[in-house]
Amino acid sequence: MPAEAAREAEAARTPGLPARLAAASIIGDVIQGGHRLDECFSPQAVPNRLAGLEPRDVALTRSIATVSLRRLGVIRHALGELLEKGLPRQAGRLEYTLIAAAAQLLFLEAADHAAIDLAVRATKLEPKTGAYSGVVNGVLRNLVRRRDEFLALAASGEHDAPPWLAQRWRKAYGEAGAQAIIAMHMQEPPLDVSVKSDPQGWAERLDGVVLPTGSVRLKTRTPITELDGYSDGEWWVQDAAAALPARLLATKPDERVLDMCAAPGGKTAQLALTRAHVVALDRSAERLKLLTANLSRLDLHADVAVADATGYQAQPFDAILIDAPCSATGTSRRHPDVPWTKKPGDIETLAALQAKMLARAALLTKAGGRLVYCTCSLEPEEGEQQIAAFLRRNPDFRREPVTTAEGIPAEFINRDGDLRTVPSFWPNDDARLAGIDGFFAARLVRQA
Ligand SMILES: C[S@@+](CC[C@H](N)C(=O)[O-])C[C@H]1O[C@@H](n2cnc3c(N)ncnc32)[C@H](O)[C@@H]1O
Repeated sequence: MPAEAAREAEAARTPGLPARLAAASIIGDVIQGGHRLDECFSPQAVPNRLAGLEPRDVALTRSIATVSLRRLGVIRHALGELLEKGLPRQAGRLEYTLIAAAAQLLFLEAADHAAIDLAVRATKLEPKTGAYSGVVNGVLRNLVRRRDEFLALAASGEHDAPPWLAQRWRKAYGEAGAQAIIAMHMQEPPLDVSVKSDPQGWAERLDGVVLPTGSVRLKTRTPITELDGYSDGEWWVQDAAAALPARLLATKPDERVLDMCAAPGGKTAQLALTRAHVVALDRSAERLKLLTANLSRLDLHADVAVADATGYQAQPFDAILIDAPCSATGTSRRHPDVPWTKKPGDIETLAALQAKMLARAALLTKAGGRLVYCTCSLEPEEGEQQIAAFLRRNPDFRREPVTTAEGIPAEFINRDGDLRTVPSFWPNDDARLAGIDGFFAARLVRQA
């Protein structure tokens, strides 16, 4: 039997090992390969690390990979202290195997001996790491000995965000504000859904609560496809903050509306529900397939267009939504890979693309028409500063401030009258009900 096949056979024979191997590989795909964590769990993922895994092992893989990335700062710090000579070069997945094992030993309810033994076996299975099984064993045993110390460090929050991002958030939100945001990123977020109608009824049926903005927040962790109303298209998953920008457009039946960055379609669904004629535009044909499937489940309609928004041409629209591609730092609770995979230069590049989209949208907005620009970013360059620059460049546009009369909580409205949420809003003793994604949205109107 060739060596690789023999390794696979051994892995398959050892309970728990396939999940540990998959988790280490996915952590590597994210940290080194720059893949998005949620995409690693998609059936279309390349490489697919989950092929042949039992559903139970997929769930365990997800839990190990998610906690590893959520807690990456303190885990790396602990491993740095324990690896006296640092990580050996050319050691393949060694770092990711150690990260996955450390996540289990510090933050998951895995038995110590199982987590250590499986990490050692995983190390031995791979030719590049085989020589380091003794190191792995020693490091992880020492981690268990010093666990209280590392858990105290984790509780202090000191390593919970990459320093460059923590520094940015301190500048934008102050010391206490940044700390509160980072602390919220350590919590698993609740699942919010937008309902077509009857939020109270759906909250009761789905064991949730109706939030002040009308979204329903679920307490359950049951897979969504198994929940009442999913297959009937009565609701869709959408964070409570993500549900606000489309509302600010207040679209009406028969208006022509452009959703400029539409896929996978959460906001398109909201716009379509108002019976406006919606053009759902996105550069990604793949992601638009998801949008089409989502709208079909919800029995809603939009015209789909695959195009680059920055050069899109059409007759002017009554209303335009730009849910621009962004650093997504406001979604770090849901996507704990975001802080560790973004780089400072990404924000600059994305801000330039957002400015181009705004410029194109300005040309496509009718006189008297509305334009809502939003991002799920905490970075002022992708929000407040972007809009300030747009208004300077486009004197024919003015801001129409967001108001509490529209059902937007006062704490969500900044001094300029724009929407600004941060994850630490809506604190709750019950972690299953706390927080909201970080979002920015501004509503602009073109002079008639
Ligand atoms: C934040 S996501 C949109 C989420 C969507 N509005 C929703 O609510 O489900 C940003 C989208 O912008 C798309 N995108 C990125 N660059 C683009 C471009 N130049 N033109 C059009 N779409 C683009 C991406 O493919 C992605 O689907």
